[in-house]
Amino acid sequence: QTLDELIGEADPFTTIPTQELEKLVKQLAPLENQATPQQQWVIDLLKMRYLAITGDNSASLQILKQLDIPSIPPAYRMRAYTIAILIYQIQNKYVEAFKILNKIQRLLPKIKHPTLRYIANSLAPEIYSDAGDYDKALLFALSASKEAKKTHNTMNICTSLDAIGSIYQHRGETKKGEKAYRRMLDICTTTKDPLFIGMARNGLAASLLQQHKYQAALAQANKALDLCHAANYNYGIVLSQLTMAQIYYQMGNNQLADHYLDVILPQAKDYLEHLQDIYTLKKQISKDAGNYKTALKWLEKQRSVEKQAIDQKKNIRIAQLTVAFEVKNKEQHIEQLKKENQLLTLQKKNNHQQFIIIMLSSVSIFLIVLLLWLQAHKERRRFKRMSQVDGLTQLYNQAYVCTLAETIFEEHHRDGKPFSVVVADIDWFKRVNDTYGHAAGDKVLQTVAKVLRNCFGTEGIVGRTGGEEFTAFFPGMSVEQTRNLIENCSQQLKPVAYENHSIEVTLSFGIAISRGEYETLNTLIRDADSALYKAKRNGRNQYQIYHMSDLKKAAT
Ligand SMILES: Nc1nc2c(ncn2[C@@H]2O[C@H](COP(=O)(O)OP(=O)(O)OP(=O)(O)O)[C@@H](O)[C@H]2O)c(=O)[nH]1
Repeated sequence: QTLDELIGEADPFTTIPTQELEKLVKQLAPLENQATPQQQWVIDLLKMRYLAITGDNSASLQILKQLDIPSIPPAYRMRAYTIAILIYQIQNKYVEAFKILNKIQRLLPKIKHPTLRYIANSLAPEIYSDAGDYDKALLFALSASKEAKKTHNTMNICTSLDAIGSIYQHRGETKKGEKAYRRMLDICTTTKDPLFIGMARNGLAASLLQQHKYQAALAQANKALDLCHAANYNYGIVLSQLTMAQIYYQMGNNQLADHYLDVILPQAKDYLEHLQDIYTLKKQISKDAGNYKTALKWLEKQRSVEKQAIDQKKNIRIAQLTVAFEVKNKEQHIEQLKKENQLLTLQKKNNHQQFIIIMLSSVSIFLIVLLLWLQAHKERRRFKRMSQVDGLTQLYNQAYVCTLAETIFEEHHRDGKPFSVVVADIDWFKRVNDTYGHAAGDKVLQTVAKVLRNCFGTEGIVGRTGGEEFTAFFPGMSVEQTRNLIENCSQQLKPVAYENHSIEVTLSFGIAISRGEYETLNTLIRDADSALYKAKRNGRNQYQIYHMSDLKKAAT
């Protein structure tokens, strides 16, 4: 058979019969070096149980060390624990046993395999019974019985009921014990297995004896004896005859009772619990017969066994408490670590929140500052514009337009290029104010400003330089071009509609042009003003060009 076939046949999570197990282990031994890790775990578990059965406990526990690793799947670890705990029980190493039991209970929620779940649950009742903690033992025995039902295996169910019956008996709850054994009997009768039926009848006999139902108890004990003989089950044989001895003693038949005790005495050496009962009964019988010397001998034997049993129970109980204490300490430590961890996470969260708050505040502050800056910037621009522009006409004011013009004039003067200045003045403006009111005058000013901006704005720069006076500067423009521009502008000037009136508006212009001969802009403006004056004198609504010869004429 190949390795795969052999592994396929073996279910390491159930209790494989000893002979089958031995064969399997021997067949697998030469193939072990070809095994995958998963196959190796199966082989290890089979070997572990085989070694335990054959008495090589230390080799078996050596394998436990290889399997007790968190990376190995829970079912494999669990099976290893269930084998190890039995070894520790046999070795009387109860501290180790309780430690393993603790591991089993922690791992149990991860186990799905029904038989393995049953096995894991069935170990606790026995070990707690050993420690004399029958309350805990009963609790686990009841849950083991539930798990046993899920396996649908009669033997598992019977074993679990046997444990329950025995615990009830130890607790003195004989009626409940009887009930458990009767159920056990019902179920195991179908298997026809004499061992199980024998043990069920043994249990039943003991619980009936405790209830003083001697005849019924005797009948069960007799049947149990036959069945245990048939199964070649020594423990059962001793137990049934011990029960019979106890029944006969209770019935007053000391002779028969003594007979049964003598029969089982040589076979009972390994069973401390039975020995104790045998010695007690032997002592009673001797005492009843008035044979006090012999009674004393049995009493001594009884005391010695009792002491052994008490010591054993005490040690086991101490082991149980020690492990419970260690586990609790460990749990508290883990709990404390968890709390510290939580605190750390909380702190981290807090830091994170603080960081976010700081970030948000910084962004908010930045936005507020930005907003304030933008507002201030806008305000500055407004003030700047206010300082540059005339509020009524939206043309440049005198100061600003002259500053601008000055710069341009400087360049043109330097290069000897033409530069013309035009001063425009509304004719008879005072009359407009006087006739139609100041508001009408304002409207006329705005209309004129708009026309001038349209005509002059594209060619040069224009500003309001007096009440009803405007000045335009044209870099690089000839006399002819300036004249054309003014004529075009005059044509665009239409009467201004104000309320029901149509106000006629005309302009007078004075022009002065420099072709490099003017040293300053002011003199050029002054000459343009002179030309304007001339236009006014000549009847208005016209332009006049300033000529140097005019100046000379004026001088003469
Ligand atoms: N409505 C209005 N009138 C203004 C403003 N600034 C100056 N004025 C008026 O403009 C008029 C200028 O009148 P004058 O200097 O006598 O000149 P004019 O009446 O136009 O006569 P000529 O220039 O000789 O044609 C004055 O009555 C000022 O009060 C203004 O901003 N709005």
